Amino acid sequence: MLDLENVHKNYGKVTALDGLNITISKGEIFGFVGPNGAGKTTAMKIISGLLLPDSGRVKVAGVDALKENHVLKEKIGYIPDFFGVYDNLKVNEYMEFFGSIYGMEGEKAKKLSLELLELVNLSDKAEQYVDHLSRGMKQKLCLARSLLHNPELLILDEPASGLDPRARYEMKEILKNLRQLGKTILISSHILPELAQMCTNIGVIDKGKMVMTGTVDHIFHEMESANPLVIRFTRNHERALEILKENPLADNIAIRNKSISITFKGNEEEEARLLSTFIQEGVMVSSFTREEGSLESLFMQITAKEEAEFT
Ligand SMILES: Nc1ncnc2c1ncn2[C@@H]1O[C@H](COP(=O)(O)OP(=O)(O)OP(=O)(O)O)[C@@H](O)[C@H]1O
Repeated sequence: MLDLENVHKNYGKVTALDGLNITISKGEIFGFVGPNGAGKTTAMKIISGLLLPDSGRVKVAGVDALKENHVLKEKIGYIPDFFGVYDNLKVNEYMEFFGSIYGMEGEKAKKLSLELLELVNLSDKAEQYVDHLSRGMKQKLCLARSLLHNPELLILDEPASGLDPRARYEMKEILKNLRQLGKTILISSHILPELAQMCTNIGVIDKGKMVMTGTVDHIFHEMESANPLVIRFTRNHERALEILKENPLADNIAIRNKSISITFKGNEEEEARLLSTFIQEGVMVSSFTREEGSLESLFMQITAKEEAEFT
């Protein structure tokens, strides 16, 4: 459905995209996550045909985005991270106004507008003024509007930011329904847990490059192994240190009071093997736990790795 290959984009001297690759298959809800300034909005504008890259290949729903830019708007529904001001326009009038831009008039436009408002749970707000809606409701209205021309790919820039947990849950259910209707969805955020609840796949972007992609489970596994493993001992501390220094999966060994903290890149099986080595060697372990996960630790590990590769 979507293929970006080696896409570059500079704004003057600022490099926004630095060889970005993205592949999204039909029916995926792809979470695009990265810190502020990583290049998410730039990439989404290029995919939507709102901005041209300096170089690279962009293919969206079979369309070469660089050669047939004008066709993209039919294939894509873009929901930006801001909502304009619509003085004196009611929700149903707003929908019909945007319908008219796509050439829909009269009863047909009214019927479709109501169906889409129903899909995003806004039917009861049809007569309300747009400017009086809450942020979450405006997000949903924007989503309904972007569906008017029946696009194949939906692009949502930071839709969950500023939503309370209940509104986020509702958004997740709406996206699930849209997926069942055959839509492919690209959704961005700078908060990984926010996206993980909604998505089938995740791509992590940093400094204009994709640094990690995979299913939500894969990303969480990677994230967990980025978190320090903290081992507490009651006896034979020295032997524990020797074992850790010999283990190729252990790194960044730090001694804290009666415990040792390490970066351990192994899976659960390898963790169990490490624990059993301690026991066989007479090291008395009183606790063996992963610290709580955070996106920051994942980024730190990924970027630290990149810097090491460069030096
Ligand atoms: N119109 C512009 N002119 C100059 N620099 C820009 C422009 N738009 C973006 N940039 C720069 O390009 C880089 C990528 O910005 P972009 O908005 O794509 O990131 P982002 O991941 O969407 O960030 P955020 O999460 O803060 O919205 C940043 O360094 C930003 O300052």
